[in-house]
Amino acid sequence: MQCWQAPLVGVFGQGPAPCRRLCRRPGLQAFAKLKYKTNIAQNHTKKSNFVSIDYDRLYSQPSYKPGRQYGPLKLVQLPGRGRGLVTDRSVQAGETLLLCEPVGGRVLDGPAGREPQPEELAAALEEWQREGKLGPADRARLRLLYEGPPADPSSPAPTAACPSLDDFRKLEDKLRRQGARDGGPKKARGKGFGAGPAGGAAGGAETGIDLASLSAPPLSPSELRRLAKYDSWGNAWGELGAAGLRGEELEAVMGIWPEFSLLNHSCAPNTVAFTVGSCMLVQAVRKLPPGAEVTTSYLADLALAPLQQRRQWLQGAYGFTCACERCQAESSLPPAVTAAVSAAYSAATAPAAVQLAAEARATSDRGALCELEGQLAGAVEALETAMEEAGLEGEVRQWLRCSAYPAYRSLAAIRDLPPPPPQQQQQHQPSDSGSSERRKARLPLDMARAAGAAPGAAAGEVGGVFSGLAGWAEAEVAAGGPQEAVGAAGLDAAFGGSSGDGSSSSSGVMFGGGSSTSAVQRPDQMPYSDPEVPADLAGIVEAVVAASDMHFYLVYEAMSRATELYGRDDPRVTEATKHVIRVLLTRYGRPSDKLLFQLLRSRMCVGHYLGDVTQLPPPPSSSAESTPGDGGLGQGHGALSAVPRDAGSALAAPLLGSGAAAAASPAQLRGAAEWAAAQVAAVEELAAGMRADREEEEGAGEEEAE
Ligand SMILES: C[S@@+](CC[C@H](N)C(=O)[O-])C[C@H]1O[C@@H](n2cnc3c(N)ncnc32)[C@H](O)[C@@H]1O
Repeated sequence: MQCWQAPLVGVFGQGPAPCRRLCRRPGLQAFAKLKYKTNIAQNHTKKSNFVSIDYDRLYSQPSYKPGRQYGPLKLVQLPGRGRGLVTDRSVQAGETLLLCEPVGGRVLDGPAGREPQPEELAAALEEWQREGKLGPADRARLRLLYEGPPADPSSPAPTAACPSLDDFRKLEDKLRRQGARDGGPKKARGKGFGAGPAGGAAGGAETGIDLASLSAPPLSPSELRRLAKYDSWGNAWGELGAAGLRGEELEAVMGIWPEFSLLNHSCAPNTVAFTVGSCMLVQAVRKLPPGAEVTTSYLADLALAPLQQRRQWLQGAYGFTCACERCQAESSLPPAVTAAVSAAYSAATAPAAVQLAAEARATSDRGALCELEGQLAGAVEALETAMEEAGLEGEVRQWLRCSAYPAYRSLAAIRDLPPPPPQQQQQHQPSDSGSSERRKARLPLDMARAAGAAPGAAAGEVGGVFSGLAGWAEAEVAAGGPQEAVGAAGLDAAFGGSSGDGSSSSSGVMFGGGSSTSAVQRPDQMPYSDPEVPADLAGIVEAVVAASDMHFYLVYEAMSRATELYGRDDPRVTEATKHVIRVLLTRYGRPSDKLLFQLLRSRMCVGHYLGDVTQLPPPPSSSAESTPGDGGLGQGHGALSAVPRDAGSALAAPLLGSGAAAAASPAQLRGAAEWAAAQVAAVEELAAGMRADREEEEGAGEEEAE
């Protein structure tokens, strides 16, 4: 399986992939009142009929081991897809569906940014088995997993029977009991405890599983290879928020989490999965009715690619033709729409476009990209028109935009670069469009505003956060150098540290006046950047990679830009802030507010640009360190600094992504975080209310189930 994380993740095994909503919106007054009703410290332990997790400890203490936890799920046979997990009551967005442990209690780790390969995992599994680190229950669990199509296609697929999800949780006990009944000592007997007489009658009768045959013999190298190919999951980065809080380095991980391996694929999945230490959490990203199949995406970057590319890859890697809702919708489109999706995708990912962008990004030369910009704008416009003419709406439109996402994203990235000098603009005018019209071709939704309508910008220009901060960074240098001015200590202060008002004393630049009602003041020379650009991109990716790192960084950037542009008390900033909180609560479940903010801070240490993740360099001086274990920025920086700064996402690579981020100086990246820091007070207030609201909804869901 492949999973998405930021920048993009690995996988259920297949090597690098070519790789909603919590709602009910009370007014602000209600949020403020609710804050007192929901003192978080009391609420961070989720105890329901299903899971009992202390989220605060999970995200901050490596010693905390909550064990296997299953939400309201059952394992069933599904037509054409083998087994799968379905809900047995309604589920809210942000509910934990699974908390799994990897087989052998261990994962294969590696340098962050480099995805381990399934063959490496297979070799590691062999070694663990040789060294006795895969116990009988581990082997039994592995034997319950899908092992790929049969060598002889006429024989049925060798999917082991598994009558209940609980068999995964209780295997240790069952094996131990069976061992006892068979008269052997409770500890390892012969081939391992649990290895009863052939047929394992007692265990078999009780569980439906032939325990002896499942657990006794070691798995062969070819079995381990198949399991690593079909059932593993990997992530090139680890958890960008929790790693710092837990005092862990960011590392690539790969392993097999048996219960998670029971999830089937969808190109528009309803969960997000990520690892914290070696545990894997699976969170619902939208409301699910009882009986809904719980799905994950096996695609990484290709989640944002057209139907044909997705199907081809899934067929090659896993041997099935995806027929999820998104695929079905995309396979029955009018030909004009299919052609427009494919043209937009190709315009952004064609080798010539990629090369051009690579050359231009070295110099932030937007002039060299005028023609490409025209092509992308034309392609996006054509797709929007085709969808309009075909009468497509809502979810389907968003899915199609996802399928052509590289075009939307690249266009936004180009328009965030400083505009070329007028002379160059003329030189590079797209020949076919003639046109400012074409150059200004509107992005859908409100992205159009980015193309020149935002107040204060010269027509046709969009100043990005990073390009926009350039002037400010220059001022910083003049005032004593960016390092001094925007070190992590400065950020700590911005988060309510010494100054408490978000101002950066060393730079002399005000980021949010002394009172909570004052608007953010910006240096004169700083252009604004349009918050709608990342907000609209977030709206697109939410349809297929909700609560992923990419989604988070887009909503976060929208909040950051809105704060910069409107001042923190503006209602638009409130909305953007709520969006950030929703994404965090969906991803992280139910940590206390304090922990939630620490996770937010920790994430803010990571450089990002339009959803592409890059890395900030380490803090420049010792003054930037924060107290170990406090989850502060110093620690986060320390952990993150191990990762090469240029290690952007695979998706970014095609066009501008990591290049644009790399073009931003450390001061600019930190500066962007600092703007957002002005939001923390507002975040705190809003989060409490939203959490209360959600708890009410969850409570109602559980009552309904009972
Ligand atoms: C990790 S396993 C998932 C659990 C599996 N269904 C089982 O019975 O154990 C991956 C395999 O499940 C099947 N599968 C997953 N998603 C599917 C889908 N959307 N349509 C058809 N088959 C699917 C494919 O055979 C794939 O190789």
